[in-house]
Amino acid sequence: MAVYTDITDDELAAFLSDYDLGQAVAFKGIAEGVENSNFLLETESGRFILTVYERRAKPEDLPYFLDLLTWLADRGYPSAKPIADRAGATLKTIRGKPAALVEFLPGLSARRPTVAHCREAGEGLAWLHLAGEGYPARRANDLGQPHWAPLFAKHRKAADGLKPGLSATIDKDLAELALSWPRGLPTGVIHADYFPDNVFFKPDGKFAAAIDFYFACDDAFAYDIAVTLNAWCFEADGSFNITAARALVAGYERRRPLSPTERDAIPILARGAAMRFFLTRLADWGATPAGALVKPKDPLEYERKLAVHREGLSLFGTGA
Ligand SMILES: Nc1ncnc2c1ncn2[C@@H]1O[C@H](COP(=O)(O)OP(=O)(O)O)[C@@H](O)[C@H]1O
Ligand SMILES: N[C@@H](CCOP(=O)(O)O)C(=O)O
Repeated sequence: MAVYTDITDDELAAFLSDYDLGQAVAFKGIAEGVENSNFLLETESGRFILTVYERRAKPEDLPYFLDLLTWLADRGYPSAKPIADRAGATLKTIRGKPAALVEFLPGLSARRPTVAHCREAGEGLAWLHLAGEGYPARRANDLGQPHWAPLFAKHRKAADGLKPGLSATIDKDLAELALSWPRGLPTGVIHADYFPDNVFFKPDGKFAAAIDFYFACDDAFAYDIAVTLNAWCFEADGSFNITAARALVAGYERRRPLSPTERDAIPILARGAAMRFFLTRLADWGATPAGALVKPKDPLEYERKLAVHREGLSLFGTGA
């Protein structure tokens, strides 16, 4: 359960007094998520999500995220529009922590994504990449390839604790990724955490919305596809579902066709994307604050994905 901060009725009433939303009629913590505390808030004027920013999100990055959400929503992309207070501010504080109110979005995430979900999710991702075009603010990917080796250096022991000898394997992966990391691919605003829990579907299975833009940054669009393939297209037994992956890319290409260079880069980008999530999960393993009922995510799930990519992925077959 990701609720790191308790909020009293008085604190909530004081927070809401800056808005024209009426009084709270319901307020409860949301179990899902790991990074921030999220609350479902119902007031006399509707339903909202109150997010209290806790962990990785740096306070100086919050305007980038909130302005991006506003930008996307203003362009018709189904993401949660931040709610401004009477003075026009979207970034606020509660209990001395940064916080924001955003629209509540209807929809359900897919607990076991099907091939059809993957196609829809792919299309939703391409839509996001197009809707982000022209967003004027910039944010470098602080979890991009140059940051992996320094991050791993702090957690080598933890890796060997999880699996003896793992640190040597990861060192080799990191060296190979540094040598072969693609440069010059088309870039723009990417989501960077487009996992099944961050994508909502309508009852008919169509893409409804994307949430949780708190890793969004400027990076290669194809890297975002690689993150997504890893998150959506592995089976519970650890095998890669090529049919789901092709559907995801086909859905993406309904809106934004990939160049041959982007297609060729996907296998190495997927290996890097697996490394990125292995590393942050490794860093979180054992570092979860006492009292926060949050179950850290398993780093070894991503180490197994990394092992699949080490063997090389043939996504499009020959001549595709
Ligand atoms: N705008 C929204 N509309 C509806 N539900 C939301 C919205 N934002 C977050 N949620 C709910 O809160 C949960 C956690 O949100 P998320 O942004 O993924 O948190 P975290 O950043 O901690 O991972 C989601 O799984 C979803 O159930
Ligand atoms: N998706 C990341 C963790 C971030 O969690 P989220 O709930 O904010 O998506 C992972 O799986 O490691």
